[in-house]
Amino acid sequence: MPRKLLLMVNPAAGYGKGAKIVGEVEKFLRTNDLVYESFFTKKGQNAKAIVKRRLDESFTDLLVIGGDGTLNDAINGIGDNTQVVVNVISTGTGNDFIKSVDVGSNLLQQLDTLLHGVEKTIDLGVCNERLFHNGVGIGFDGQIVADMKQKKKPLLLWGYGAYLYRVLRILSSYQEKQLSFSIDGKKYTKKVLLLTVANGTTFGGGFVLTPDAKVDDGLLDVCLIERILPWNRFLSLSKLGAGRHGKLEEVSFFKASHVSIEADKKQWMHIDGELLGHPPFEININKKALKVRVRASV
Ligand SMILES: Nc1ncnc2c1ncn2[C@@H]1O[C@H](COP(=O)(O)OP(=O)(O)OP(=O)(O)O)[C@@H](O)[C@H]1O
Repeated sequence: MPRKLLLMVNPAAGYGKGAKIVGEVEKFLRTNDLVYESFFTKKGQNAKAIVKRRLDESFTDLLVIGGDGTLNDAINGIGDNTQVVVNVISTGTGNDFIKSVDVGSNLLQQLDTLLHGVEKTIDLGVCNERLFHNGVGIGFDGQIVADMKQKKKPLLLWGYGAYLYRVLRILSSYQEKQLSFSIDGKKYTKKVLLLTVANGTTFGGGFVLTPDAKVDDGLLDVCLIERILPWNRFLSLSKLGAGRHGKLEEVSFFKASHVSIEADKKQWMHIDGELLGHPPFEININKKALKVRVRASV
């Protein structure tokens, strides 16, 4: 069956990068005789529902131009349409997905993958019935995402700079909150700085929170960070960036199939960098749930 692509474009991803490159991508598709239909996402619109409606059986591929939030809408729209292959042109701010799945790191490589890549089947996480490709997080990182969605970005800062500004500002004042959770049935109640349940390795564009995560191992990777005194947090941050935080006594890692989270106070959860809401949460792994086109050398 010849390939036919549904092209999903978030023009606003990466502060407008999506809109800038879509012409070049469409030209590439035409030059290579790839048949496609395209649509642009809109702010506040249910992009998942549009993917679900438009992705009929005539399409072999979904090509996502956007960041992790757009990709999250895409995989949720695909649902159990397991035949479709997802291709990614990463134009987001953080682009955490491409840190765990080798689709190429720049436009040229990603276009080459689109043409010459091979299919790889990966797991997806599922949290309260919403799928995720990278991870969910509660505590400090949930608060950062809530802050980004709810407050204006600082003047003269954009992209990763605006994100880092928030990390540093919230890091100095964030108070650990009591969290009750269970990991594969074992119950814990702790004061938590951060609890991340992941399929991929990297969050916020560069924080390797779950360095041992593999998107095709059939397991969730959990990173738990307990109380760290504010003046020690900044020292710990550099270790987080490099994925070396496992040596800190406040940090624990788990591999699991099921995590449930309750909270004593209202806390924000993010899912692939988008706000999901407040607990309770039930998190599971859907093994071999999504086909992705990756670089042929992988
Ligand atoms: N046309 C649009 N204009 C403004 N916002 C949009 C538009 N289409 C979608 N969005 C919003 O964009 C967000 C998703 O952006 P996405 O995550 O893909 O990019 P990013 O935030 O720049 O990157 P990343 O998540 O990788 O850091 C969603 O909140 C969605 O509602």
